[in-house]
Amino acid sequence: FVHSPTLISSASLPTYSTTSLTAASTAVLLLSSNLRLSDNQALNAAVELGPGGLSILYKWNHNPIPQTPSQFFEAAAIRSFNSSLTRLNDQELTLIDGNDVVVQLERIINDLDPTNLVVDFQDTTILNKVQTKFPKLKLTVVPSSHLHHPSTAQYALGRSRKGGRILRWSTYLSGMLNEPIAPPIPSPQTLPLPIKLSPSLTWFSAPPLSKSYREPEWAKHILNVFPPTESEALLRSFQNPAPNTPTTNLTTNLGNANTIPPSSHLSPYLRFGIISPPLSSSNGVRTRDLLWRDWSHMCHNMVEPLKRGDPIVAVMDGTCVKFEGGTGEGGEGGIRGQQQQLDKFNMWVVGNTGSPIVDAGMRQLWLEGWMPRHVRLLCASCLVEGLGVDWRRGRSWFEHTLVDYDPAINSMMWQNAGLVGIDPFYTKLKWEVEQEHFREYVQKYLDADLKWPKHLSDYAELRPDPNLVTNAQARRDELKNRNVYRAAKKIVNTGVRVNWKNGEIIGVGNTPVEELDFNIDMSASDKFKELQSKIALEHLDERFKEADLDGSGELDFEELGEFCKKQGMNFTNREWELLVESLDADNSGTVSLQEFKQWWSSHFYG
Ligand SMILES: Cc1cc2nc3c(=O)[nH]c(=O)nc-3n(C[C@H](O)[C@H](O)[C@H](O)COP(=O)(O)OP(=O)(O)OC[C@H]3O[C@@H](n4cnc5c(N)ncnc54)[C@H](O)[C@@H]3O)c2cc1C
Repeated sequence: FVHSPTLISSASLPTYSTTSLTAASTAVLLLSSNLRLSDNQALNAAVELGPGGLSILYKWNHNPIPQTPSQFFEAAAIRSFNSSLTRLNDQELTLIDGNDVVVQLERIINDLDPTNLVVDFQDTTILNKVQTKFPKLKLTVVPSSHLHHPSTAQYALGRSRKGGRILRWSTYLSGMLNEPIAPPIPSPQTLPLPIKLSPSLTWFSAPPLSKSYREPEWAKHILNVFPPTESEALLRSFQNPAPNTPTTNLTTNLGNANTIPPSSHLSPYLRFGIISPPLSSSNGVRTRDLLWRDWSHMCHNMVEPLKRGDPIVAVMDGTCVKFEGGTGEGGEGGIRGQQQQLDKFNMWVVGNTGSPIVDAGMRQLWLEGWMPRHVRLLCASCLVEGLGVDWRRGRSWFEHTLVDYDPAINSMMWQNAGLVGIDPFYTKLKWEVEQEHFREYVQKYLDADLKWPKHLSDYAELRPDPNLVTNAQARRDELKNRNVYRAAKKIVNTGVRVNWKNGEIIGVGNTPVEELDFNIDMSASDKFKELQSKIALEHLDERFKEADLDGSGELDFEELGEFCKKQGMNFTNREWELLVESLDADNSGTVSLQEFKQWWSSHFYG
């Protein structure tokens, strides 16, 4: 099922009407992003709907004092946008606490009694509550953060014959690439007069706007690299070195895996709406990259597991992150296992893994709050595939350090890296080798002088694990043998089937979740564990003798079958194949006592 382009185009316009306006109509505009004057549909709608007066609010979602690069960037962008507004008819932004929007909006609406409320986000919980409380207030929703109006996206999704919809990046991309992009609209030349809030609502002079507020030195450095102004964003979009050329291979995100592809460096600007996606696109930024943004946001908003931060295909979770084995003290879940994970993770964080490109990328992240996409992919892949660390740790670190941190994009990309996401295809990424084209980049960041917090500085002094790089291929082979890549490829090819009402995952392609064939290996490993649990290690010699019915000293497969039956175990054909494969390690056609004992002490994933 492919969408009808005409259907999409008509839906992509913001819907509000100015027919019932009088000169006295006033408006409150609540922004959650879109910190810009040009091509700002929400701002333009509010200007039209509030000729009698306008008040502009911004939803600040954090503690009063910013903590992370993206929060500092957002705060600086707020100040810069505020100065632009002040130049236009003395308008000013008012910050409201994003954790308490409904209560604060109620106070403001009671205070100002506006005719219209215009918002740039679609949080129905908040909007329904406000509309119920103020039924006469005209509510206008103008989402202005995307390349295409969010309502267009679902037309480009596959519809499953077994019910539900299919989320598949390549289908979405090929549908949306043909979609005409709304032409950017110019900045308003003037704004209606401000309607001022009563001074009793004093919380609103929050620190990001207060005069005494100053960034720490490290944040200043990041803001020098990414000056948060509209003019800087425009300049970057024009100077973008990756012009919007038609893409021949629609689905690959990797380009040439050996080079760092040119990029616009616009992500923090797009994140907080300092430039609009349609304007960036018309200035030459690649449409397919901007569609990745729309796609991540759409999936995040519509699919429950993504919103909760859970893996998309839960059945794969743990298949590629648990290398250490066992839940005993030394295993993954045990105390020593956890410490090992933490040590490996910290070595990755400080750029001390031994892989030059990964280490350079991680150091750039700490210094500038940013990395090129290709290097992000390599770093993520190294953490998950190479170090065997849980993808969630990487996600949290990026949340803490990225200047363009976006919960929807970051979460989706990390789920993909953990091979539990919607587009989990990372097999071309050779993070272990230093590429010729990376040399200059690598040198620049490996030579940079970095200051780490105390709990990390020791890790920066340690010697990296010499085996990480040399074992890279062995790690990959291990995952390959466990069919992890096959399962990931299947998801990429067939897409993920979701129940459209609440976005729960109901299958992969047309296969229901419970019948997924990569499930087999998981259920087999559960059964192997059960079989193991039936015989204590000290009784293995005795049991082997009993199973060896002809006394030959080896078990043939018939004897093995009888033995399993006696233990109350039933295996499907595929599970039996896997059992024999794993027991008969030397492939001789029989199982020796040594193989029998070895099998009982091995660990099965699942
Ligand atoms: C593990 C991981 C985590 C990431 N976390 C974030 C994040 O928190 N915030 C973020 O904006 N990007 C994130 N990305 C996506 C991507 O790496 C950055 O958007 C890109 O590197 C920014 O550089 P640029 O502005 O020069 O992008 P360009 O390559 O010039 O692309 C233009 C714009 O398209 C969008 N875009 C590009 N690639 C993607 C993508 N894969 N997914 C969604 N949007 C995309 C961005 O807004 C970007 O600014 C992540 C990627 C990975 C692998």
